[in-house]
Amino acid sequence: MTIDALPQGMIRAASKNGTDAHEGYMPGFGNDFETEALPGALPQGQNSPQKVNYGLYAEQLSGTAFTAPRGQNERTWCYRIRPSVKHVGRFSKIDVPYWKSAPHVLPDVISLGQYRWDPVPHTEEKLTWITGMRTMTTAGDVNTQVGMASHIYLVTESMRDEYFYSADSELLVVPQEGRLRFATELGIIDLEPREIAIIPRGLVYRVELLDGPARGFVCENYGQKFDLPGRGPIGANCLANPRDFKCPVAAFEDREARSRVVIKWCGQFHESYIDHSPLDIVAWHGNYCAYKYDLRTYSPVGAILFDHPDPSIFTVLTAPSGQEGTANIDFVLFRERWMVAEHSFRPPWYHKNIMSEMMGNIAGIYDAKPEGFIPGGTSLHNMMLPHGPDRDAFEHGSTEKMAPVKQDNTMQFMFETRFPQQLTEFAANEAPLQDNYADCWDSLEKKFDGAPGEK
Ligand SMILES: O=C(O)Cc1cc(O)ccc1O
Ligand SMILES: [Fe+2]
Repeated sequence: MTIDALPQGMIRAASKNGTDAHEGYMPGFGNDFETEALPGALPQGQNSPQKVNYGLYAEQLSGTAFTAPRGQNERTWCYRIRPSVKHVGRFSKIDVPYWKSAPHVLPDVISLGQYRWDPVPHTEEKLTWITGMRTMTTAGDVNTQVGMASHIYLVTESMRDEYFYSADSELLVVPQEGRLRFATELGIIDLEPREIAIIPRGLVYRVELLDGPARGFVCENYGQKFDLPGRGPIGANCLANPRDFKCPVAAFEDREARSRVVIKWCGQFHESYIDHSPLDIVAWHGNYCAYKYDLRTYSPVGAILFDHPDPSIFTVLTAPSGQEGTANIDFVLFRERWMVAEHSFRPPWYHKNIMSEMMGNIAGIYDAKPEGFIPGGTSLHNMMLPHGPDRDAFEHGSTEKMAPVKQDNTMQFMFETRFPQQLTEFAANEAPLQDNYADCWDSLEKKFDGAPGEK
């Protein structure tokens, strides 16, 4: 790709082999990366030289408290054309009516229930990453930095001379249709269905539509950052491997144009106007960054003899809550895999869970719900609400031949949180809610054959 094809004239660090810069990602999870889009822009051996090459300003972006333990401490040193204080002006509040934050409990909306939605339909309306965000559920409290929100985005239009950052949250983006480009302060991420991206709290970016219309899911994490789960006895490999996470190389633009910066802060939206692009970091080093991950590289580990393990076996990323083993959010992936368990009911079991499960279908058929949970659709099984396979899945699972079967062409995910999820007005009244979802268990009949005297 030539520099001309880059968004709005961005200049990006060349990749090491000097070929297509858009191979421009660095592998690894939580690495201490370094990257420069101009030779010699990155100071060596110190963070704050008296004068930075090219007349750049040095600035630190802290993603954790200064004193966070070493294994969790994240920060990035940025060398930029102007310091961030020049990328904001005076703020005014703006209304972004469909993007809600917790706490958002509505007297007329009943969140207690098993819910399922068809895909939110695409629209002719002009919608950007900001105006196209539709909050489905909120949990916890954005102000105390616990909990999350789940959203569906519809994007039909690129942001032009418009930038955004969330001071409230890290965003986990799960595209379902269409391709997006995240032109961020730290580099460019192109994203397509079956990939995910993590955009950290405080990072400024612009979202462009590469191939639309685009629809997808977002988990907005108010709490501690997503991390790789411990693998325990699984050992050093499988599940999500660190090298498959890709962090972009530095890219910047030196562009004077009236620009709007939108900031989400304590659940409210603010705008500010400046006269240049804020994407002006020429070089950076550190471990607080945006990254993407291809879900097709996830190596599932499962039951190879009998029974159905807990879905935590499919955790891609986990965001801790402070209570060990009880996540603020687990991001769980159900992808293609072989089902080989003997003398076992292979689909998910019936259960009640203290955690709240928001699921989305990226592609294909989900084994517990052969009908009705379609790609683009979502379902919510809230805290301690019973759920499980529908009748068809139960009948199939309890009669199928116990031969190895490939669960093929399938990809769903779950945002699982320890906090109850509250429905928004949009989820309850505007999104295509399936009123009859709970009927999918109605025809499960009593099969009990243990009446006294009959055996
Ligand atoms: O409810 C669901 O469909 C998600 C789920 C899947 C599984 O394999 C086990 C438990 C679980 O909650
Ligand atoms: Fe479940």
